[in-house]
Amino acid sequence: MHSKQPLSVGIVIVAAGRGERAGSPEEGPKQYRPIGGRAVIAHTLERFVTWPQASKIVVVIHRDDEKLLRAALEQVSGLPEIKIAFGGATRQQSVLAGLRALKDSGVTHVMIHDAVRPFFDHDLLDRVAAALADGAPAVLPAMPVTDTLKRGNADGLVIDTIPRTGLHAAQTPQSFRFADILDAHEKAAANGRTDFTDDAAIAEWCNLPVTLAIGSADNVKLTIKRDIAMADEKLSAGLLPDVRTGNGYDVHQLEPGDGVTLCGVFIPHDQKLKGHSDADVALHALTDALLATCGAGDIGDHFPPSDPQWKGAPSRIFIEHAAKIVRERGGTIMNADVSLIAEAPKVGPHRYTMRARLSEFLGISIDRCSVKATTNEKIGFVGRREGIAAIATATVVYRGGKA
Ligand SMILES: Nc1ccn([C@@H]2O[C@H](COP(=O)(O)OP(=O)(O)OP(=O)(O)O)[C@@H](O)[C@H]2O)c(=O)n1
Ligand SMILES: C[C@](O)(CO)[C@H](O)COP(=O)(O)O
Repeated sequence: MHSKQPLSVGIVIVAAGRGERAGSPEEGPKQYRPIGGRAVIAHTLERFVTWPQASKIVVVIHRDDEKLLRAALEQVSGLPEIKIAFGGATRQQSVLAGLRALKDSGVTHVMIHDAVRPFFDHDLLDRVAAALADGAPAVLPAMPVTDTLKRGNADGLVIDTIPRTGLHAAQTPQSFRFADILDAHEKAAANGRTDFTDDAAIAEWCNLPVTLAIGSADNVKLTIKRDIAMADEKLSAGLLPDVRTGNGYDVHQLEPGDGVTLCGVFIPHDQKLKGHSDADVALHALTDALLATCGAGDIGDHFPPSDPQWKGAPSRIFIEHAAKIVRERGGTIMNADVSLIAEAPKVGPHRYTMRARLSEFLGISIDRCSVKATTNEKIGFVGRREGIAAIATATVVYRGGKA
């Protein structure tokens, strides 16, 4: 009989995989794809963050995914400090990187979880933690297999029926005494063993007894594209439409010159706009409006005026970057509206071309792009032809809303 042990539980969330079986690489790794309006990993993290027994959390990511993770972290409320480690080519290597990152943290136990299992609940964590507190060195949440199991051959013929009695489908978080599993993983790596598909198997290889805990039917691993679509449908049911509006404002001074660029269109004129880039005041205002729909800061955060690389840069770079950020966060741009406040040159003759350029930069139809202009009735700095101002509004719908 084991006595109850006080636990300090570290969490390792592995998220360094490439999700090849989920296909559609252009949509990015599956752990960052949106389900119910937020990245898969944001749901996973939130469930651990709100579990009172979780102490240190390490997320193991691929080196290419830092930006994706940062964006996902913004979608988690009440986030404590998270440690980030870089994973390896196999899940086993990624877990080891996560365990090493926890080495000096003082945790007594660790739960190792797939980022792509966002549907576990606190009851499951409590069951697993209770088994650890009872003294089990290794605990595996699992579900008894319910389908009949067949072995097939290369010709697609069944060659055997496997009795399912005693068989379980392994889930995560697989949980361990920290020192034991770190040691087991280090030994496996030192012995050149790279073939373990889960951590319980490494514990078994080291002769650690692994205790079964009841898993959860909801705790599925999102593996193929259809799993992600189904998860999205499940979480999106009953959500509010997440329509967000952002605005932006910009002014640039006029000085003698040969023309101005507005909404990406060059208009010959006896003045030019002064600025570090091409000074396209309209695109700058619209860039801010887009960034504002997802709390992504402003144009200066992304393209500091002090940075020489943006000297004379065409402002389409800025707006296309903002549109990419919006899309990466699950947004669909529904409308872009720019008002120019200028005494001259006349905007009217160029309005259609400007709308066409916006449509091209944002990847949306031209009827969703609006350009308007007004003079300032000859008063103020605009009226004195000292500058041109622009106000912009962007409307973006994000997938499934929860305020
Ligand atoms: N080198 C790897 C491989 C996998 N994982 C993580 O392990 C979990 C379970 O793996 P799996 O579903 O197989 O994910 P992928 O390896 O990304 O998928 P695939 O095998 O289809 O490429 C995922 O959270 C995945 O990100 C990891 O951290 N490092
Ligand atoms: C650890 C695991 O989730 C247990 O079912 C699973 O083995 C990981 O998935 P993979 O497809 O083997 O990487």
